[in-house]
Amino acid sequence: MLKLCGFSASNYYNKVKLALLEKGVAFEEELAWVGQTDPSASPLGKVPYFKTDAGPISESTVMLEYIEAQYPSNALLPADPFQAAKARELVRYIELHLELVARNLYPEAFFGGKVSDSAKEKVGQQLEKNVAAFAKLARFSPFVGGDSFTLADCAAAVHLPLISGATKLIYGRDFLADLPVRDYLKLVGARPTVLQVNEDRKSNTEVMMQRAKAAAAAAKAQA
Ligand SMILES: N[C@@H](CCC(=O)N[C@@H](CS)C(=O)NCC(=O)O)C(=O)O
Repeated sequence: MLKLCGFSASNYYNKVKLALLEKGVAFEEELAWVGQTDPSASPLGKVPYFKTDAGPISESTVMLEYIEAQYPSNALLPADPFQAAKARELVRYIELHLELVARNLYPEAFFGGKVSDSAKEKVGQQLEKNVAAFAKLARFSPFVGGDSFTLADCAAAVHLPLISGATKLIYGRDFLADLPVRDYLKLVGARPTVLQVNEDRKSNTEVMMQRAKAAAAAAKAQA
């Protein structure tokens, strides 16, 4: 059976898990923390990755494309090529231009680390510009790309809360506040699939934090 490898606190893992749940694809989860991944399956050591009967696949967006092609039922991309491209465009904007930029803030926002003032300034400027661009593409009517739930919603549901949270914590202001993101997250958050992903995320995040505390204590004891 298809195995989704990684851990449920990861937003990229959850994007793929949400797509699998929405499509009703049978899969197993294999726990793999960062540092404990299979290098033959994920050469960069990132999660998530798949183990399929044909071999492994890494990179979450490629994994989404794989499941759409391999399991066409309950499609998460419109049949019309233009509309499908628009959904993919949103996935790319959310990940490359929002999440990957905001990710520079996570060490301080979520993990007790420090981000330099110059990095915060640079990230802030980049995010302002990218959020304005995203706002031109996103519809929120009611789903992020229009009237149907697509792969873009799998990305939006897991990444947008982190972008809001990180900017609120670092700059004292949610950079997505001018968009109807809260109502949108309420709407998608009521889906049984999103409820499941969020429940698993919360319990796995607790385990991840306990592991980080134990590792810090062990390092201190050794010093
Ligand atoms: N481009 C990758 C990003 C995945 C990613 O950054 N995952 C994080 C966890 S949320 C990770 O594995 N970080 C460890 C690392 O980068 O070494 C994808 O889309 O799958």
